Amino acid sequence: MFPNITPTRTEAWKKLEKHFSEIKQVHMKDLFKEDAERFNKFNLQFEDILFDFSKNRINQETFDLLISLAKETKLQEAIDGMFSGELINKTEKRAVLHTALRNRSNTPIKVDGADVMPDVNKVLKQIETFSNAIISGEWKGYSGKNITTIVNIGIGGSDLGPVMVTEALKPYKKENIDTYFVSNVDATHIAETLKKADPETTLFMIASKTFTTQETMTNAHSARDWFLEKAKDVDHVKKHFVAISTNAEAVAEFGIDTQNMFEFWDWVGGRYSLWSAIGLSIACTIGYKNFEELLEGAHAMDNHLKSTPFEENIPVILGLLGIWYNNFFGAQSNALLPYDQYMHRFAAYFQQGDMESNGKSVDRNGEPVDYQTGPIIWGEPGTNGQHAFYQLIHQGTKLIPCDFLAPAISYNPLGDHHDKLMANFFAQTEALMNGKTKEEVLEELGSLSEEEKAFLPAFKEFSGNRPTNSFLFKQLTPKTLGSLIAMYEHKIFVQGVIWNIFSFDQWGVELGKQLAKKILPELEAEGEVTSHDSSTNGLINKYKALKK
Ligand SMILES: O=P(O)(O)OC[C@H]1O[C@](O)(CO)[C@@H](O)[C@@H]1O
Repeated sequence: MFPNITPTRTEAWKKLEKHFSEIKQVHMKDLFKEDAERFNKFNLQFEDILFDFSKNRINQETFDLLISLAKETKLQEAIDGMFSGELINKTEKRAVLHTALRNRSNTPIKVDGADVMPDVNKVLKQIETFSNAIISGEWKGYSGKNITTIVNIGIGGSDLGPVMVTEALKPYKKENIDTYFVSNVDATHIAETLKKADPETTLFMIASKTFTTQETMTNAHSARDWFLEKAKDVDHVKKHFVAISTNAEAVAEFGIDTQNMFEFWDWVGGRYSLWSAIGLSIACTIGYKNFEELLEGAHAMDNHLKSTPFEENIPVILGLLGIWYNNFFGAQSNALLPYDQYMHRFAAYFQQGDMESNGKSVDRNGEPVDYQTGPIIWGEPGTNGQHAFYQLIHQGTKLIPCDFLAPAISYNPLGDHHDKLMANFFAQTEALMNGKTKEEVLEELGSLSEEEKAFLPAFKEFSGNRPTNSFLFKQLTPKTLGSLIAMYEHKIFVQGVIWNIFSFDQWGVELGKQLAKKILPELEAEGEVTSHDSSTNGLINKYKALKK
């Protein structure tokens, strides 16, 4: 049975509250001074990834209490439940098995008594055959030319994962294939993309779990119209359109040959789907072998989560540290700061991953929670972020726990760029931890007037004591990226279990969709709209007047 425990009622939570009142004023720099072994105690190595969590506002007691919280909320039972195919997404009566998609050991995983692995392997084989045919040029467009351009049309989980991964793994990109992603229903997105494409050499991947999403279906129809304007014959559609979906009926209705459909299943959540056929654009961009490596990396992290004691379990510790700041220090957000330009969509990807999963305010009994749940996720790659928002992280009134991620080896070993980048990484985490005291500021101000020395320090002081996690890995290979993504996926899971919320549904996105459907005909009809509140009526009517 999946646990259902209110975290705030556990013994560990009560102890953490008491412990928090004792530790909240303690400065990390004193913790480092007191204990020369602090780094050794609070770091873990997973394959090529070093996880340093020593720059957190914790001591051994905090760590032990957080681990007890995970145990008391029966996290291990929850992990076992997810991996074994239990219907843990209760509001949609579904299992949660993105881990099966990358189950490289191929052990049986059952949903409703049937092993899902044969189907998973069948679709992987289909992805392999298809991506090889595209990359090798064996697959031809209607006029006999090779495919050179892929346009993936999808949104949310059917877009963000492939976008993030193809950007992160650009060094592995096949030279003869250019991949674009269209998500927004704003016509600008597709119009600007199609300017770069030629119907004879373009392959569209219509990626939608439901195949009903308004944005995706609108873009798919516009793409089809654009294609047919030149190709003329609808029979050519099958060479230029493939579908990735769980909804075969809607795919056929759209006119895509179901032979060119790549299936996945309702036990794959949209935001956890890049490992499924939704990853087809990834395989066609970087090659199937590299896609497989991505799966390998994720599988290794799955095994780590499943079988590592919590005290050494990276996603568990990461999740617990997040809870420590979110629920005890009152931190509201978590910045993901990759010091790797290729990872520039990493934070955007986990905005959906985390916020759509844990942005919930009722517990598993349907009762409103009286504690904080999912954080706001944000971030940009360093050093761009440094010149934009780090001011607030260093000296603002909000506590923002930050995750720094970086490779030791750059794919672009140009001059001393990488050392400079990394010097900034190390400097930032050090500065956030140590801060700068008034005495240090005064020393720097040596030659200034007494008046300035009295005035300026208040502005130039840094309180420090701002927590960071550091992830330092050898190089951003497909395997390492797979592990990092799975690590954050599991961090989200761990937190959802402890907060006792359902992490795998997303009812909160429905209301806006429903209302947009109702409003659309009103925009197209003649006359004034009066059916809404005065603000919405006013805006709609002004829009109708302006667009005339
Ligand atoms: O793949 P689909 O069905 O088009 O859905 C796209 C996205 O829409 C959502 O349902 C809501 O934004 C996401 O969960 C999902 O990733």
